[in-house]
Amino acid sequence: MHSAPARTHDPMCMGCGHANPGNLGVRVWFEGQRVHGEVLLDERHSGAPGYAHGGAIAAIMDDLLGQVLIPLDRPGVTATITVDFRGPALLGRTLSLESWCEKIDGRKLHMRGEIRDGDTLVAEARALFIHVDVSHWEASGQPLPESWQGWGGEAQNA
Ligand SMILES: CCCCCCCC/C=C\CCCCCCCC(=O)SCCNC(=O)CCNC(=O)[C@H](O)C(C)(C)COP(=O)(O)OP(=O)(O)OC[C@H]1O[C@@H](n2cnc3c(N)ncnc32)[C@H](O)[C@@H]1OP(=O)(O)O
Repeated sequence: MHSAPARTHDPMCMGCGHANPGNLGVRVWFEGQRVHGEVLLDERHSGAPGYAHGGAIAAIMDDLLGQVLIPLDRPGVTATITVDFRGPALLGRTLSLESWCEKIDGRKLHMRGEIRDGDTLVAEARALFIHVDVSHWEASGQPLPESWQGWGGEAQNA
């Protein structure tokens, strides 16, 4: 069953932000602590005729693995991400997305994710996210999403 997230991400997110006209079109939904989603790339994301740019796939992965922070209920940032490109990422195909948290070690959140085109594995990724307090983002001076209020106040002790 799909559960509604308590938090939502930045509406201007380059990956999934509905208010960002240049977003990559990432759509996600949650099943327990797992993230599922889809994305449909087009010629704006081209790396070679008919094929997606690897950087677009890597950006989708960062967004996808970061989405796991929502069901984990821990704000965090990417410290490292490794993307293995396993198969062709064709433009004009609805690619399916899945991500999850493999291990939590204090503030270190080890995330995994996969992008598939039907049965074909297109890419897989591993990332280390670090749990931070929402005050991490205050330096920009921009207002934070309302739904982030009170999120992760216990970060430094987690
Ligand atoms: C754009 C922001 C989006 C945020 C969204 C949040 C809400 C989520 C909602 C919806 C999800 C949507 C999806 C979003 C997807 C996009 C996510 C991104 O792209 S985030 C932007 C890129 N990343 C940064 O800007 C980090 C920049 N780096 C830092 O700020 C610091 O380096 C930070 C916070 C990562 C760590 O700094 P320290 O001072 O707090 O902590 P120290 O002590 O250095 O590290 C803690 C532990 O982690 C290890 N660690 C840290 N960095 C490491 C690294 N690069 N490799 C290996 N280990 C590392 C350390 O060795 C330490 O381990 P030991 O506790 O000693 O065992």
